Amino acid sequence: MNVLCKDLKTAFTEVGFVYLKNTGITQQEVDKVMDISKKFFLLPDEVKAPFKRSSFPDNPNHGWVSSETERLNPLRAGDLKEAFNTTSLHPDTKWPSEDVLAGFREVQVSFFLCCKDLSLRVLRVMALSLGLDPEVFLSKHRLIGCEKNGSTLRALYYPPVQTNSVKEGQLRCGEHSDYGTITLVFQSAEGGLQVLSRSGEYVPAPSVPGTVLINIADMMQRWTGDIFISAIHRVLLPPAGDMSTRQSVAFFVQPDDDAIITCCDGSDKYPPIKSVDYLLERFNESYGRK
Ligand SMILES: O=C(O)CCC(=O)C(=O)O
Ligand SMILES: [Fe+2]
Repeated sequence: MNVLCKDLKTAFTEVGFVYLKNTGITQQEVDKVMDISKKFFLLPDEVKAPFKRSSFPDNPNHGWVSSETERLNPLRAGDLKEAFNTTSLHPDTKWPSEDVLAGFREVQVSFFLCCKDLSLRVLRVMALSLGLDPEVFLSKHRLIGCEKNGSTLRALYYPPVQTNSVKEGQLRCGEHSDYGTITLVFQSAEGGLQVLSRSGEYVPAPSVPGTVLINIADMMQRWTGDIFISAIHRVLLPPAGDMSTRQSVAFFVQPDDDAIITCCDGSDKYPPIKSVDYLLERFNESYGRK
């Protein structure tokens, strides 16, 4: 087994997170998507409102999520963050006009495609690292960027925190594990992400320029019969009085909607499940059941 396979397997079986370098995604590309995303978030709410998540009937996850709308830990108050989800690349999907924010659509879509390309390469190495057919994961991720696959590029903005208006227990991003197969994460220089280790302590996962942080998500843990682990992570509030902002960009990789996920080790540890059914259940938890 080559060094990449071996190191990836160690990271994903023991920690659940890994920093990858020389991925082909440059820091300039990351900076570009961060810059244009920040310009979007700084627009007035009434300009962002027409692009709200759940106002796109064909794609319920696409669009803008306002602050405190989502609770990644359902036991806490809403997360102090805003997000923009690019889930639909369909030509008819409505975006902010070029007059309002030139290049927004183009930069989000092009970064989505860079992340897709890297994700597919990583899914191949993951299968090889387990001694499996290199296509075992890839064959269920044929439609990333199409309507029948929910993979999402998500730009996140964490506004300055006014300590006196914070609700009890409120965080920038509550404790959670991701839902899909893998997630690619890019953070602005402030860092702030923390990962729960197997020994039960939160460990900082700082921003390392030029790298991509990749983590295992819950469906992949299930798919591998718990060989790869999906670690809980969070983003705390800044210290009182620190008015700095924070940004990140995450690419959430999901299998094709109709893919049936069966334990790849033949263990039957979990029953087969249809990808889209599993994901809808998880989304309902973080947005509150209707
Ligand atoms: O902002 C970050 O660094 C991570 C956000 C995150 O974990 C998520 O949106 O799932
Ligand atoms: Fe996450």
